[in-house]
Amino acid sequence: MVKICCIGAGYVGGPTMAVIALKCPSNQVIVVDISVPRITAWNSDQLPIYEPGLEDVVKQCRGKNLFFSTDVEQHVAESDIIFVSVNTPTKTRGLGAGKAADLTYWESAARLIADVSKSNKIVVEKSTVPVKTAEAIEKILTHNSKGINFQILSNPEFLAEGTAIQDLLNPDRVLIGGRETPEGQKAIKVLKGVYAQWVPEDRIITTNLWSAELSKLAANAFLAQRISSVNSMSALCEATGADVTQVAHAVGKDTRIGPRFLNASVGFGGSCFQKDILNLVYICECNGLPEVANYWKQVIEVNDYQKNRFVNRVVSSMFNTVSGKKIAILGFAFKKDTGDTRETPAIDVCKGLLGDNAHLSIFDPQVNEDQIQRDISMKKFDWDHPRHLQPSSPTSVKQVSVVWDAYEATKNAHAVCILTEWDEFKKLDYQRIYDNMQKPAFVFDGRNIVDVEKLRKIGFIVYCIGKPLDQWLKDMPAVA
Ligand SMILES: NC(=O)C1=CN([C@@H]2O[C@H](COP(=O)(O)OP(=O)(O)OC[C@H]3O[C@@H](n4cnc5c(N)ncnc54)[C@H](O)[C@@H]3O)[C@@H](O)[C@H]2O)C=CC1
Ligand SMILES: O=C(O)[C@H]1O[C@H](OP(=O)(O)OP(=O)(O)OC[C@H]2O[C@@H](n3ccc(=O)[nH]c3=O)[C@H](O)[C@@H]2O)[C@H](O)[C@@H](O)[C@@H]1O
Repeated sequence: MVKICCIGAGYVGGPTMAVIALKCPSNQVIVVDISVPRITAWNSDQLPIYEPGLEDVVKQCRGKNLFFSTDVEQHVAESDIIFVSVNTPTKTRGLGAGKAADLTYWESAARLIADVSKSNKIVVEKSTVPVKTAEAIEKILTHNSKGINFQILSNPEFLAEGTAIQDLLNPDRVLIGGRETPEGQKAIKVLKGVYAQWVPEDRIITTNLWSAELSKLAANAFLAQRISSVNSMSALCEATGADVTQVAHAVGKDTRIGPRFLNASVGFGGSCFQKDILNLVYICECNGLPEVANYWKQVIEVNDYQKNRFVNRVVSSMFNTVSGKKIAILGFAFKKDTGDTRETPAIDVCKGLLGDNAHLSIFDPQVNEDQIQRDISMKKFDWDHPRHLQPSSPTSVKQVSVVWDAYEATKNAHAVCILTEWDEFKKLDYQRIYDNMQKPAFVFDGRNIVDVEKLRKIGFIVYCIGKPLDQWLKDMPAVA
């Protein structure tokens, strides 16, 4: 029996190990973390993350071949394969601050593995890391190795939040990179054997270490680039009367381009796109490739532009001021079906509106008040550090109230901003919302989910990303 341990019980470590446990009943899988509250939650009925289907999988395996523990040292020492799925946020200070990946958590995990190991181990990079990280990790491990053989593999994760379980059960591909030595190839074979229990062999790709590490950064950069591309078109659509949904549909019909991941939005969020592209930019700069660095930097800049453009549109439409006005924010998570708020565009939009002195009433079905207040009052890049390592008790923002119902949020509001595409926002009684709002009543749909014609008939002034503007908005152009 191969004993598997995963360091880091987060959005990746938890669901990934739960699915491995489900599909490999003869393997013992232990997920360890330094965060006591996180492990306590994994062992309770209230899992620490919201992810459709996750609870079922955990309930099927927990206590049988899936365990969650804070005893990092013991389980690392006893395991054959150690996945490292700790967070790799953007550095907030020192060399490369604001761009480079912070490998503090990774390094401390590697040092711990080196310190406690008494038998040979396969160490798997599950976290997203800069290219060549495996080389640095090898140095840390072998420095203290006492004759123990460590094989490092890169096995980046491609799941998306909100669909993690489906993505894990039926992945487009599993990527495993290793050393091109006989020992490296043997380690690849062992890990391949784990995935082969449910993933068809032709979807398990093996490469050298550096290709695997770089492919992860490249995949996220390509995905984010699609969103910035369609979002840049959305601005041009608004200026010309074209409709971005029609343009994306027509463009995506070309099989070389494809229809998926072309939804214009208020901007992409999430813990990875921005940080991984910044990391890629930094790696390019360090390798003397400024043109390549600038090319990818534009993907982030267009994303920032899109968020600013949305705020400007709100303010300019409402007579150039939102000071003292109540604005309802529907949705705070970075996408639907998750409670994760890391790098959500809602943070920048809310901060932009607060900068113009608005009063915000926020509702998200999966995000609580404490989280929203922390997000709005924290500095950029602090968001992606584990909760227990974030700055303690940031002061709450008085002009922000968090409510547990969309109707409450919109009562007496001057405007509604939809920032997450939760399905329930499509089904709201907009007539009831309109009746209880100040007039003129505005809807700014940052996710293009409302039935625009229906809302206009009710009496709303409606703005959607990249759609033909109604007369009111044409008369009040937004200044970029
Ligand atoms: N969130 C996502 O959808 C995806 C994330 N990734 C990558 O996976 C990695 C992990 O991401 P998340 O799971 O979202 O992060 P997370 O922040 O949810 O989880 C990381 C966990 O590692 C723990 N940790 C940190 N240092 C530790 C140590 N020395 N020993 C034990 N535990 C430690 C933290 O307490 C935390 O619970 C990152 O590199 C990320 O880029 C990759 C694909 C998808
Ligand atoms: O490395 C990672 O962390 C992961 O990053 C993304 O997954 P995730 O961030 O969870 O979610 P996505 O579905 O990619 O959405 C990211 C952001 O883009 C936005 N988006 C997505 C698609 C789209 O067409 N338009 C759009 O604005 C979403 O609303 C969200 O804010 C990738 O999709 C995963 O493959 C990758 O493993």
